[in-house]
Amino acid sequence: MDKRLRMYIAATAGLAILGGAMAALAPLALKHLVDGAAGSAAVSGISLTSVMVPGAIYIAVLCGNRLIGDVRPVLVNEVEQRLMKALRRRFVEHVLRLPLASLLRQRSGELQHSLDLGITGAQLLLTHLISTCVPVAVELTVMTMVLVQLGQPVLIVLFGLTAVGYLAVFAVGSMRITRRISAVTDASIAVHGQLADSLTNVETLRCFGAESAAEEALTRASSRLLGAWRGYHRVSTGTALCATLIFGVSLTACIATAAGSVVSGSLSIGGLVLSSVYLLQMMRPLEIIGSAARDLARAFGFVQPLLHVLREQTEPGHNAETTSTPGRQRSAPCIRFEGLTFGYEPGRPVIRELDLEIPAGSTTAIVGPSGSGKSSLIRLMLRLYAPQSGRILLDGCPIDALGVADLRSSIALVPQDTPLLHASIATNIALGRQSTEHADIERAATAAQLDRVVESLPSRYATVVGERGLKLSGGERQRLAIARALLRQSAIFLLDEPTSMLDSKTESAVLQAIRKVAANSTTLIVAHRLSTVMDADEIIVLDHGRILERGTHTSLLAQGGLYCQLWRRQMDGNSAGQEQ
Ligand SMILES: Nc1ncnc2c1ncn2[C@@H]1O[C@H](COP(=O)(O)OP(=O)(O)OP(=O)(O)O)[C@@H](O)[C@H]1O
Repeated sequence: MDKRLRMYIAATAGLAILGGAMAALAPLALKHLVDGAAGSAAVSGISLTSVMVPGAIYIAVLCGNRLIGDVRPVLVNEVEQRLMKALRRRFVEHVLRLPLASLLRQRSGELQHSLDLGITGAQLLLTHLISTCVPVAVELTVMTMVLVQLGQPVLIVLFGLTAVGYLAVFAVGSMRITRRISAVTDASIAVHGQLADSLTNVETLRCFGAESAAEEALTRASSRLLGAWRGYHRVSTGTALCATLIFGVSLTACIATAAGSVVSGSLSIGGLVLSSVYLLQMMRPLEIIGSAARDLARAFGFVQPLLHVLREQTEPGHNAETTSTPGRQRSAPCIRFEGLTFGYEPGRPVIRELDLEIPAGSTTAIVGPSGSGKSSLIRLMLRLYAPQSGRILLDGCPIDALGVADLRSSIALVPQDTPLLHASIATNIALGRQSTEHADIERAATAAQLDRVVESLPSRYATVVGERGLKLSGGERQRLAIARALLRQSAIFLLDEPTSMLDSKTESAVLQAIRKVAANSTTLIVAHRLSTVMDADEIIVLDHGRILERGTHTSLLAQGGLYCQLWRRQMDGNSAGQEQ
């Protein structure tokens, strides 16, 4: 928590305490005013001093309290906004470091709504704690002290009973509300998840005529939310009705007791006024505490999904152990996979006891049928997932011993899918590099054959590519991803079908550029189009997570195995395409 925030919190709490004390002291000043006026009038006409002093104090206390009421929201808002800013940052920091497996369990709309609800909840908590609970607690304490001084034990007992009755009703109500509100938050998160899912897939839904299915799913989720809110309001109104009942009974009992005391002479008229005002004034903070209890219960429910996300373990390698990292890998390392076994789900291995060594500075291609585990190997290299057994070593050092940030900064990746940030082309190319000259960005774009596309756009490198880069074609997005990787000039290149969306002319130009930049790096390239990888130093044929064949293009063709079959099929396909 920064120093200024602590200062604002202290100032806000100070004002809250002062406001509470003033609210409680105002009726006491009124009592002295009334008693002063009544006493003076009875003796020899109204004395100015006995009326003016308590009158002036009464007015000053009331005005002071109003003034505090005017200033306090400004401070509360400042505290709120600063805390929300810190909360948003903490959330994003945390979510960006969560393991992919836990992120994939929920829709992004759900995650985002957890933050929204959490912020609303935190705001409610803060507002009530600072603006309600503190001043009201002070007010009630001061009022109790004054009542004790007034020497009216029956009234004190009655006030006490009223307070206990109120608090009991609100305590039970809050517990029931907490349960209802968790149903509301679950339903609300589901609505937002469904909504975000539909909005991000507008094109698919439209193309498949599935708009009504999405609408119905949203309507179902919204109906559940409506039902959950109804449940909440039923409990909330029930609590409020019980409180009103207690209010009526207490008011009657108090006024009757105070009136009886005046008749018997044990209480002055001022005392009667004071106890009536106090009674009403005591009900008000109790009412406030009641509605605060309802809101606090709601707020606790709202912050639960956010706390749940924040409690999830981030991927290892971001925290303490990163201090011992050897730093960014500068020269091309030798990569070793040792007895690597991995599966996304228990009992369903995707990589099975894989042993592989990729010499420093060499290019190794991974080919094989769809689903054989090629991209999973790349994800393991990036530590997006952890293997169940075995390990990956860079120059003999297990990647688990490296800080995640250092490991990833040593890698230039071209992923299979290239969703881009809703930002400019230049920003997307320079992603992850703090200070990049514009000339370097242009050079990388030219090498990736993206320059002509960029030149044709009205805002050139400043063109915003739309959400997930959808304003660019698939091939353009892929070239942008290649430009980004080329700009990184890392010790390791991981290329997952980097040219699958390019025509053969652009593909060969791009591959040439990659070869040039990656000449001194260790490269792992995954490809379906075998012509892309025929020049690799070694080709690994993966099948069901195991190495089936390995060798150079020529030796694999000579073996006449799966690689040879795949190659023939592709060649036949190419010549059939050309004949057509
Ligand atoms: N996040 C995930 N959760 C569960 N299973 C997954 C996940 N990602 C991939 N898989 C499964 O793991 C297996 C291997 O996937 P992988 O992406 O490594 O295959 P691949 O060889 O790269 O396939 P392709 O050539 O089609 O890209 C597949 O059966 C796939 O369904």
